[in-house]
Amino acid sequence: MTGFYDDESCLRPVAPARAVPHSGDAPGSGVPILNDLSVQSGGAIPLARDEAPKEKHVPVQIEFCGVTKMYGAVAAVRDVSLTVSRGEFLTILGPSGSGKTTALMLLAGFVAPSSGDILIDGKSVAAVPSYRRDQGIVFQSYALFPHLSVRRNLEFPLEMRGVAAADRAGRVTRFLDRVHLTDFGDRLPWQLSGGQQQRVALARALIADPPVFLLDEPLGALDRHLREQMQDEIRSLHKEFGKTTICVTHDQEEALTLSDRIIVMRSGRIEQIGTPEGLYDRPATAFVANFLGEANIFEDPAFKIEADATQPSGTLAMIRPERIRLAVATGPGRADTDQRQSVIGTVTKMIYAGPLRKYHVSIGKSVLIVRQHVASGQEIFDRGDEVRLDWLRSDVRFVSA
Ligand SMILES: Nc1ncnc2c1ncn2[C@@H]1O[C@H](COP(=O)(O)OP(=O)(O)OP(=O)(O)O)[C@@H](O)[C@H]1O
Repeated sequence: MTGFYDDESCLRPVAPARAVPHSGDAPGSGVPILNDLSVQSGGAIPLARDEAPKEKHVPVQIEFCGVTKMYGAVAAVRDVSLTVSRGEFLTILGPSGSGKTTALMLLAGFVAPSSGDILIDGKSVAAVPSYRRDQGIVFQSYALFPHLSVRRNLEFPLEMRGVAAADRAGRVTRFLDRVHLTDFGDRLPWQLSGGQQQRVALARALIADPPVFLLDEPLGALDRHLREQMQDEIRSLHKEFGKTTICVTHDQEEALTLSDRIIVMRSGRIEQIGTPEGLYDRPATAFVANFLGEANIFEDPAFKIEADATQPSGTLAMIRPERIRLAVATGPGRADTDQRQSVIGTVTKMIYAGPLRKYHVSIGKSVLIVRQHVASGQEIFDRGDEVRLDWLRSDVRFVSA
């Protein structure tokens, strides 16, 4: 198994099957019945489960143990092992074709592993069909029932679980209110905007109180402004309901904003797992560094890179563009020069991008990207200007090629 892990995943012995008490489960049916759907005034919508006192250590809820999915000769997912804690927001990030959706569909039960196993609450779900896995799923296409009103769309998962009509109505009203669609209950999905449809899809996935919430490119169809609004909505729903959430996206910013941890996938494998800050600030490979944002990676630098740490063999030095400062080449040096490396270069390009300016600066045959957030009184440079670049030696990272 390759990759960089910040947890021990399935390399540790698998715990014996742990039955998680679901107070409302219909005996033997595998289909939970909600037992507390009363409408309360104000506050969070009451949840039928997950109300047990918080445990000191957060237990593992989902485990992938050496999971591989082959499509003919193509390994969509290869030997993936990972653990997800209860209540965690985990994002699977990667380029097109890296296996993100397949990993999510394996968890949802829409596809079966070719080898390996998936455990939920310590039990293998190999023999559990998708409709019995009790997961709320939101697809990029929303997948709302086009012939049903918004209200009926929300009622559907409750009806499937045998919730009485009177309880259904109250809960639907509460959820409509929660996603700011109180006045839209009688509309059909096509009579809503994309963002409104997405909110219906989120509410429908949560309304039956599933312990696990799966999001497949949930904001992919929305424009930037709406995407940011919906990121806030998803964050606040996660905070309010505390569901274990697995989200697939190819949008780095979305992953960095929403997640407790991110998995970066590449060619079906996990390249690295970590917290957003950990991955962005300390990528293990050039692939992760580049995928999570812009990076200056020095393959053959025109000058010697100084760093606080010793460069491990086989690695490349890397520095993020926003860590580099620009100043007039002939200007006075900085106060903390003992902690900084400073080089002189020539601006070859300046790109204006609203709140920031991006510069390309050549130093011999090396070209560095520098990103400067616009601030009042800041010096602005243009093509041909000679500039002094400097950065903290402690901001230099080393990544595998
Ligand atoms: N049903 C299938 N039959 C054959 N190959 C498949 C099937 N589903 C996925 N694949 C292949 O498996 C690999 C991973 O696909 P997957 O859809 O999981 O990637 P992804 O990272 O979600 O991509 P995207 O971001 O484009 O949705 C790809 O090479 C894809 O062509």
